[in-house]
Amino acid sequence: MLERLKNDFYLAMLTLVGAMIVLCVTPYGLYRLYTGNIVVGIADLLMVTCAIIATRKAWSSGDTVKPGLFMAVVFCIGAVLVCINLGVDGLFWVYPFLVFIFFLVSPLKAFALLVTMLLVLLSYAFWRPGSVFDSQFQMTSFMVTTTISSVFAFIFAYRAQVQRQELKRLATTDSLTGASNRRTLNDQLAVAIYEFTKSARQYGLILLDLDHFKQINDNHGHKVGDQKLIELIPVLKSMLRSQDQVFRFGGEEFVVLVADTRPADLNKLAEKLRAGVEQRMMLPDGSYLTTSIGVAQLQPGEDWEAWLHRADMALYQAKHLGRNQVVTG
Ligand SMILES: Nc1nc2c(ncn2[C@@H]2O[C@H](COP(=O)(O)OP(=O)(O)OP(=O)(O)O)[C@@H](O)[C@H]2O)c(=O)[nH]1
Repeated sequence: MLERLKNDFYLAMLTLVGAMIVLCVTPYGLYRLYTGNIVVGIADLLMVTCAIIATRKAWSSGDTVKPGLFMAVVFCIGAVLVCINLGVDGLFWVYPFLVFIFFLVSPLKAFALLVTMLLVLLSYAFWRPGSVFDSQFQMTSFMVTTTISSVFAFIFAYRAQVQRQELKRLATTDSLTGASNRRTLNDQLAVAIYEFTKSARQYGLILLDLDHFKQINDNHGHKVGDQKLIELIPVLKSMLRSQDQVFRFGGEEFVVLVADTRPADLNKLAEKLRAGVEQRMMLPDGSYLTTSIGVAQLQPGEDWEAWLHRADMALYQAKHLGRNQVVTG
């Protein structure tokens, strides 16, 4: 549980907001019911119930987008109802709300919801003067301060989102080739094992190692070597389906994780990749790069380390047998 909270920022934020709502709003809701303000009491307790439902849903499904949006919309409606019924006493709740809504949905959605909520409140205040605000001056002050707070919260959330996406990209991709890195491979192999066990989805691994790459560096220079590694990714991807993933395993070694495949199809695909590299990866002297390949279909009861090891052993054999060939493990 702690591991999930540590790794999933949105789940952690949704849980924190849910817990805060339960702890802070429940006593108010009960107090309002006790003092006879039924509408506000019900609105408060409805928000608490929705917070619990959304948090539970996010935990069970792993999806934080829909529960976050649900929570944000419910809180917007609840905030309007509370402000209309309590007047100035309710307005104070808008300030924490316009900060934490940015933890529930994307910055643009949060901003759009806040603007809508403030417009609804403003329209009601014009329709029933004196019901929400004590004076025109108070209404203007409220609208100006909430607008300023919303704009700054939006800028802050937007910058944080861009930085988080960039950090994620840096942590999960290889900087030279743009392919997913080894860390992502470990995660995706674990996902594949989970899906194979749960729903019998078939997976295969294709492990490629470019042949005599040291010679290519020595003969044509490191820059050409780098260029060939970069070129390899689009060449491989052009022969794969969208659900197949390419990872840089290290140096001149790459892994293709193939989903929904049978052993015969996996071997055919590996042979297609081998031939594709040999035909399309030309070196400056007119010769072509080649690659040795080890293939392994995921077997029942196997963990990802054993699966990868089998593909590695097959690759070792392909090298041993003379390179530029496919061996199945
Ligand atoms: N240009 C370039 N070379 C790299 C990179 N990473 C690893 N290499 C080189 O890849 C070469 C791998 O050499 P070896 O492990 O001996 O393998 P090989 O020469 O390909 O021989 P076989 O695998 O046995 O066919 C080394 O010379 C590394 O310096 C990289 O990012 N860029």
